[in-house]
Amino acid sequence: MSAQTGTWRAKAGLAQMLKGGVIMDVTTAEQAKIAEEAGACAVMALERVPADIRKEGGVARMADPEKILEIMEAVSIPVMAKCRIGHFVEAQILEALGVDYIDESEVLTPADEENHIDKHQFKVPFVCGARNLGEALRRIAEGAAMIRTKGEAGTGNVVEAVRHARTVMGEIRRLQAMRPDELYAEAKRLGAPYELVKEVAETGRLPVVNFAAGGIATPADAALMMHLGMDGVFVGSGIFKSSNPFERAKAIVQAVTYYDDPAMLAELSRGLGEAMPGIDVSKLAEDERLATRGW
Ligand SMILES: O=C(CO)[C@H](O)[C@H](O)COP(=O)(O)O
Repeated sequence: MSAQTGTWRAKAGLAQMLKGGVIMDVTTAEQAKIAEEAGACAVMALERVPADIRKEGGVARMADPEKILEIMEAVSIPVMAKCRIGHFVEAQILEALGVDYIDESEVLTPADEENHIDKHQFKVPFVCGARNLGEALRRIAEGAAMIRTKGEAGTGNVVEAVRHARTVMGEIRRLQAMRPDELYAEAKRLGAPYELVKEVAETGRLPVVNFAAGGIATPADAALMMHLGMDGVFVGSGIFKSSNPFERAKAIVQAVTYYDDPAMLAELSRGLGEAMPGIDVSKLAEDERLATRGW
């Protein structure tokens, strides 16, 4: 194993500590404190939550370093921050700020439509989005230490998160059923390195943690994603675009823990106030879909 890969294994090991947790998008120190108090295992600093990026348009970039430092100062849980796909200078700046993880995210406007960041060049672990197994393994080959299924961020609609989770898990099960000599052609079909394909076929899981993201808005949504085999969830717009962010955030954290206890989920889902307004994803134009960014 190369020194580079060894570093990747260490970063992937660190991300395992987030397993079973909820990572919440925040734009201010005040929101970060609410997230921490509600039980988030980490927060994600960004300039606007995805629902606002959708509404307001324009180029979505890395958050202001001033804001990120305020958020880091405000909480003791890990702080993640987003950079644009392929924007390795934004990533260098985030690493220099001392964030705990970087999300190379399709939610921001891509800086490079062909190349993702070579994440092996960084000490800080990266999380990246994926819609299917091939995409997840390409990001891991580039050095991602954590994957999140993309879903369709900012819609409050869990349908794409479900599609992407079922796709990744289904493709893993398919690999497990293959003969070893079939894995070479399958690696070609997936567009992913053979060694990673072989590892997934043997272990029956990704070599990094895989969280669900994009459109999770209720405790029931979060529990559904856990049933589908995800290791935890990211929630952005669903919390701070609802009428009662603290109570909803707390309920979503609990729902991830008690995802297999319907009576508990019924209790957690009561009286949370208005959920964020949702969007019918099937009505979105192709260029309004964030999940198709990256490849
Ligand atoms: O990439 C992300 C993880 O932080 C997104 O911000 C996340 O998918 C949030 O989406 P939504 O606003 O639909 O919850």
